[in-house]
Amino acid sequence: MSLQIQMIGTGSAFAKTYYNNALVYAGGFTLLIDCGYTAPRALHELGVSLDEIDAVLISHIHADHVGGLEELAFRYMYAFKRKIPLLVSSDLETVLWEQSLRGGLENLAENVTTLNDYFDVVALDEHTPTAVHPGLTVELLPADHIPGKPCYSVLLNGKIFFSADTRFNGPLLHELHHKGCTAFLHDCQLFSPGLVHASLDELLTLPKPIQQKTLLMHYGDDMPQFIGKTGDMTFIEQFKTYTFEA
Ligand SMILES: O=c1ccn([C@@H]2O[C@H](COP(=O)(O)O)[C@@H](O)[C@H]2O)c(=O)[nH]1
Ligand SMILES: [Zn+2]
Ligand SMILES: [Zn+2]
Repeated sequence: MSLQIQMIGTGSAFAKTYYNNALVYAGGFTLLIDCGYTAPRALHELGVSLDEIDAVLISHIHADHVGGLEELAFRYMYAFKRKIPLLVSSDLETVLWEQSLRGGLENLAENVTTLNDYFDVVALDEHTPTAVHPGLTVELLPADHIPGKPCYSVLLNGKIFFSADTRFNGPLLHELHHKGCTAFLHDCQLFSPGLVHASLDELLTLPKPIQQKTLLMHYGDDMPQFIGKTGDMTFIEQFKTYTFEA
């Protein structure tokens, strides 16, 4: 089985030359991982209509990961007149509505008051592989991003690690490598210290076999200055489709 990943954006939260987030294509099914404030524009540039997406998965509630959900919700409700599945950790479901989306989406006059009014919410438990389509399972792995705020990396088909936003966690990457992970798509802050992200310096401490499987994402506008300085790791390219055995 293979799946394709297309970064609709490879940039960090404040990048201006790159967008954010990713599409996963698996056997005719299209999963959007995160829907930040740049996602609707990036999808438009790619010629991907919002109603071609079969489900959206949310890692955490920073705006570069959820800022496009209001548009997605409104377009599905009023233009497409159906709900899209929203895959989200059970401990993020209430947080996502109460602390992020409710201000723009609540409509008391029409009795639209919950996340479920817009989305088919699929609550995921961490460390629990869940089949979202034949040939595509997702597993949420808790990520160490902002203290006290839930955030999740995603393991696709038990083989492809998509970090979303996380600080460096060497033991986890080693464990996944030994379990047969074939690719690591990892956020990378180019300058140290990484603070709330893995820094390039930290990622460079990984052994060569892991680096060779690592594609760097969520990078700043200064990425071109770092080409050739990433060891055996490669910068993943925005809009390019990559195929992985998974
Ligand atoms: O405690 C914090 C919180 C935020 N930051 C900065 O904000 C951005 C948030 O966007 P991400 O989605 O996490 O990229 C983060 O990159 C930091 O630059 C912080 O440093 N510390
Ligand atoms: Zn981010
Ligand atoms: Zn974040």
